[in-house]
Amino acid sequence: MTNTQPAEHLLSVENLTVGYGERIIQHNINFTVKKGSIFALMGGSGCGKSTLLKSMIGLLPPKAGDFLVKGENYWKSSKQHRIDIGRNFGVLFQSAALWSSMTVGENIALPLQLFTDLSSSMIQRLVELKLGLVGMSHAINLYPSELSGGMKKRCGLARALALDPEILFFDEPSAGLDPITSKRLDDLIVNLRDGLGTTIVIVSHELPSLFAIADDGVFLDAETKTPIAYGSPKELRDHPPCELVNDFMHRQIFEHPK
Ligand SMILES: Nc1ncnc2c1ncn2[C@@H]1O[C@H](COP(=O)(O)OP(=O)(O)OP(=O)(O)O)[C@@H](O)[C@H]1O
Repeated sequence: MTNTQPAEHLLSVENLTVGYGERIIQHNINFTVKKGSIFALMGGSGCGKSTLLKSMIGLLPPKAGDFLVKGENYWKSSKQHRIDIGRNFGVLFQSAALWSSMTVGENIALPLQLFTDLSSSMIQRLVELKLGLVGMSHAINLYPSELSGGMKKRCGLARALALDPEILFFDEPSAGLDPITSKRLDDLIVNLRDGLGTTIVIVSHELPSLFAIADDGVFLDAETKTPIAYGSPKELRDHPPCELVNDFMHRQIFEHPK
C-alpha cells in the first residue's frame, strides 16, 4: 500500500489512536518525520510517549489511524511485509536490553546471524566495525554485567546498528547516565544523523539533550490525551504555544485549570 507523501517524509503518523484494550492513551496524533532528522516525542510522565513508540516499532497495533514508512502503510501491511519494513528499524530501549548470557560481541552478532547470510568472518568484522563506531571495541569479549550503564547503552546502540537501519528508535537513551556520558551519547546520536543520514525518533525527558539534538517533535498531553504542540524542543521552549508546554520546557510545575 502506498501513499503520495513527499519523499523526504520518511515516516508519517496520520490520525493515530494508541492505547491498551479499551483504554485510549493518545488520539488524533499527526506528524511527519523527515529523512535524516531527529524527532522527539515529548510530554510529561505517563502521557503516552512509550506507547506511541511501541506502535511505531511494531509492538502495539494502533486502535485507529495509519503509520506510513516510506509511503507504505505499516499496520495495514501483511505480517511478513511488516517484518520486512522492520528490517529498516533499529531500536534502543532504556535498559539497553542486552542478553546477559552472551558477550557484547555475541549480542551484536545475533541479528546478523538471524537476518543475513553473511559468513562468520564477515559477521565478526561487522561486529568490530559497529563497536568501533560507538567507541566500545575493547568490550567485545565482556559480558553485560561487566559494563557500566553508559557502556551498556553504547553496546545496545551498536547492536541496534548491526543491520544498518535507516531509522533508529530510542526510548530514554540517557536515563540513568551522568551528564558527561549523556552528552557523549548525544554526540553519537548526532553523528549517526550527520554521518550516516540515519533518521531518529527519540523519547527523552532530558531537556538539555533534546534542545541540543532534536530537529522537530511532538508534545503529548496526558489530560486531553492528544498532541498539543508540534515543533523542535528549542522552538517550543522559546515560543511555547501554551502554558503547559512553557512550564514543561522551563521545568516548572503546571497545573491543569479545573
Ligand atoms: N502494557 C500496558 N498496559 C496497560 N496500560 C499501560 C501499559 N503500558 C503503559 N500503560 C499506561 O499507559 C499510559 C502511558 O504510559 P507510557 O509509558 O506510554 O507513558 P510515557 O509518556 O512514556 O511515560 P514516562 O515518561 O513516565 O515513561 C500510562 O498511564 C501507563 O500506566
